[in-house]
Amino acid sequence: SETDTPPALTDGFQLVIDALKLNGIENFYTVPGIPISDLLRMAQAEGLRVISFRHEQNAGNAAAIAGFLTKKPGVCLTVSAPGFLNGLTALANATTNCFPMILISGSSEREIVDLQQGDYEEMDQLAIAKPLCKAAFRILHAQDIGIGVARAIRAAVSGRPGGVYLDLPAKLFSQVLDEVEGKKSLVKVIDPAPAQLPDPSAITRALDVLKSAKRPLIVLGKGAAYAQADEEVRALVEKSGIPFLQMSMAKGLLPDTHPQSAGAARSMVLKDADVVMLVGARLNWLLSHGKGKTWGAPGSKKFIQIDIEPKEMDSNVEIVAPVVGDIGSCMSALLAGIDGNWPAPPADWVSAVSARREANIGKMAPKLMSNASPMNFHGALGALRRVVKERPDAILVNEGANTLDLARGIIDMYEPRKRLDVGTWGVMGIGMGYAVAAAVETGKPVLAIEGDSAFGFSGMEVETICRYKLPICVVVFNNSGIYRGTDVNPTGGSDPSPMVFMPDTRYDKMMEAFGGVGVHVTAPDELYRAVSEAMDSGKPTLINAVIDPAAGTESGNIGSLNPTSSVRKA
Ligand SMILES: Cc1ncc(Cn2c(C)c(CCOP(=O)(O)OP(=O)(O)O)sc2=O)c(N)n1
Ligand SMILES: [Mg+2]
Repeated sequence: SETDTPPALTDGFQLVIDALKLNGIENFYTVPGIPISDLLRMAQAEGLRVISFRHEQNAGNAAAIAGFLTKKPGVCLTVSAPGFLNGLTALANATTNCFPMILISGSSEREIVDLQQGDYEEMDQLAIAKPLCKAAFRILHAQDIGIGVARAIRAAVSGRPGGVYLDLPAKLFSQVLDEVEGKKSLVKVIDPAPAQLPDPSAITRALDVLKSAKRPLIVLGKGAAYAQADEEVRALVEKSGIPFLQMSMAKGLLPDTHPQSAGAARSMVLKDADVVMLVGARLNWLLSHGKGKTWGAPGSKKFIQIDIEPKEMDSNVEIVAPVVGDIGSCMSALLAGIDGNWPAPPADWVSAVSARREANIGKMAPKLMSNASPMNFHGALGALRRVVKERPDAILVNEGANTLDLARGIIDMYEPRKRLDVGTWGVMGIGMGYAVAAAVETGKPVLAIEGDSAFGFSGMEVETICRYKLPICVVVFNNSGIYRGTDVNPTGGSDPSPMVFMPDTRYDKMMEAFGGVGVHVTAPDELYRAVSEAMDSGKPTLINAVIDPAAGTESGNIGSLNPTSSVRKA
């Protein structure tokens, strides 16, 4: 009779899935294995999309960029120890780039780890993760899964976003709980990323400094892109009339072809501006730390900085007008202060910037028309620039050295969050993970422009791309090596050193091996046609674009960062 019907039960497996689904998580990026395989099977049965990769680093990178694109934490799940370690580079990269991501790893039981009794894949993962991420938590009891997942979500997306580690010992999953109790333990996070309004006096101070400028400049960083306050950002730039620079992953917040864009006059505006307003952009190595010859005479600049992280202020140079808050709230507050009688920036400055921009674009134009074969970087990028102009909603992924540095300046972006690249850390290997998540999260076609060495870090995921039939077109700039690949071979012989020279490679055959479309091209017009066809078909495609090995330079634009010996010639 109904009196002896046992109470319905739930367990750790179910509660982890319920907690994540309750908070809008729809996709898992993972490599299955002990102790998470059954969790993944149950997640699929519950309608979550589980994308399984060939290496956890790529699954982690996918989760990180999913976070950047959606403002919800991307979730990567791994097995313990080696699987967890493989995910760490992506967790650290997410934290460095301020992408919200949660790395969930199975782990060994505490009592065994703490006595170091030699469990299968034993490791003190929580301790190892802590220094590499924004926050790290471990859950031991099933009734804590709801609050633990809530803590991880809020830590990932609130304030400055970042990577969070969530440690789930194997025994947690099979713990049983009364179903009603279980449901009550779940937490739907309220307002996980609360708006952080700026102090009105900070806004007034910033506007006074901006108004005083003779040569103002606005620098938009990827924090401004992440904020999805696109209208407010655009309105501030256009209402102020101030020239703007967009950092790599901020490109497209306003079109690179915008009349106020100073992208093609970067060196001039950094050197000559007298007031610089940083919006979600950190004064790190990518902006030469705000000092040195890039920035003209020492002390010639006043910096206004808008950032959600108070500790970012004065990181490298004095900030005369710090504005702490989320980008959207700060933009709205600034706009409210830019009333009808806002003085347009001095016409001589605006026209000097436009003149320099147009001159530099004019100088570059003929190089982009090159139809030379074998191709040089400019000719190949000229063809891809045309594709992106015709297909502004496609998402561009980019890594390499010359392939990255030249593409950044040559390929204009027209819409926000469409350019995904190596970001703050300059890390190689993000390519295929980012491409998979961009396709999964947005459903848009993806164009991944890869240096041949950079592609090698995540190239095995070509099989993942084919297995999930994703609309990704990978263009490998095949200049036969890392950088120029032309180092002299120290052991003699005519071929350059195999340390950097990778001749006779046909990456297109890799894609064919897994059922995708492989194309081999040696001229820009062939490249243009092949990419256009791939974007139309939506089929996984890899184009092996032959680039002259003598083209380009060592390490692209950052060769100067290489230490040099004063006693020996390398
Ligand atoms: C994880 C990792 N390993 C190594 C590097 C060093 N590195 C490496 C190995 C690059 C590859 C350059 O070769 P490429 O073929 O991708 O580019 P080109 O377009 O210059 O040929 S770029 C660069 O900074 C890195 N940034 N990140
Ligand atoms: Mg190369």
